[in-house]
Amino acid sequence: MIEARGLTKRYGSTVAVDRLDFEVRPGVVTGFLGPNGSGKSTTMRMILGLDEPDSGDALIGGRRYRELGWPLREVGALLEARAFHPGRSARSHLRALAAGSGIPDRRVEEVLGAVGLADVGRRRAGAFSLGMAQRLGVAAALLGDPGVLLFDEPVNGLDPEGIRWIRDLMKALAAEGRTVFVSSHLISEIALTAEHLVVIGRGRLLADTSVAELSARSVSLEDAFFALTRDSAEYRGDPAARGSDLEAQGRGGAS
Ligand SMILES: Nc1ncnc2c1ncn2[C@@H]1O[C@H](COP(=O)(O)OP(=O)(O)OP(=O)(O)O)[C@@H](O)[C@H]1O
Repeated sequence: MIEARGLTKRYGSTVAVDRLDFEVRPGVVTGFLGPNGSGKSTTMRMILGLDEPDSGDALIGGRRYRELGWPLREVGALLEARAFHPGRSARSHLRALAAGSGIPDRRVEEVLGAVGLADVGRRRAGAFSLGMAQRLGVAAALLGDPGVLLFDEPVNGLDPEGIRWIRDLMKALAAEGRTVFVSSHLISEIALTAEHLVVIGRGRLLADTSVAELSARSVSLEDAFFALTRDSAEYRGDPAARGSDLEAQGRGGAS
């Protein structure tokens, strides 16, 4: 389980995360939604001990990340593709991570197989396509067989096959009883992947509910999301303002 308790982070005068309280439970995929700049990445970074909260706590199984004895065995994360040394092979990248966590080399072969990279394990990871790099990131997340997994925008840049693969993988991991927390901008994708949702806007909790319940609030999950985040989006175009100057000038006489 993941818990945020009064979790708060400021950058100068910006309150990136504002007294967040939520729990992410095992057994289902929980989606983490919010407009750009709403604090999703900052929240995930605090859960993973990469950022310090100004106040409050982010807990994994009741403990802060830095209190975990063998972090990789308790929590795996896919934060950004290409988080590896480009000159290293996929296998040596994973072996270095494994060695630092007391994980045997045979586990490296298992995860390479699980993500479909067994045949290219000797290739330089820097030459990998984005889809292959994402798979290597997933392999690293799975290395310690952790009970808690975080994915930050995992389908970014993936082709349809890669998207389906990662969606099925997250569901399978949750079905095994793991806690799976995934951020996304893609509401249609989250609708296919997650059962539960945590929605934030401007660092604040807007909803902690099931996909079914939020969808039922409007004609679609997307509409319900827009209604919920109406006052939270930093950048949202005004359709009424589009092209008004051109119209005023008669579109240069084209019509
Ligand atoms: N290192 C930093 N220094 C200063 N401000 C930051 C830093 N990291 C994040 N912020 C600010 O904190 C707020 C939350 O950013 P964050 O990246 O967590 O949002 P997000 O929901 O992940 O956004 P996106 O969907 O665009 O990835 C934003 O206003 C952002 O500009």
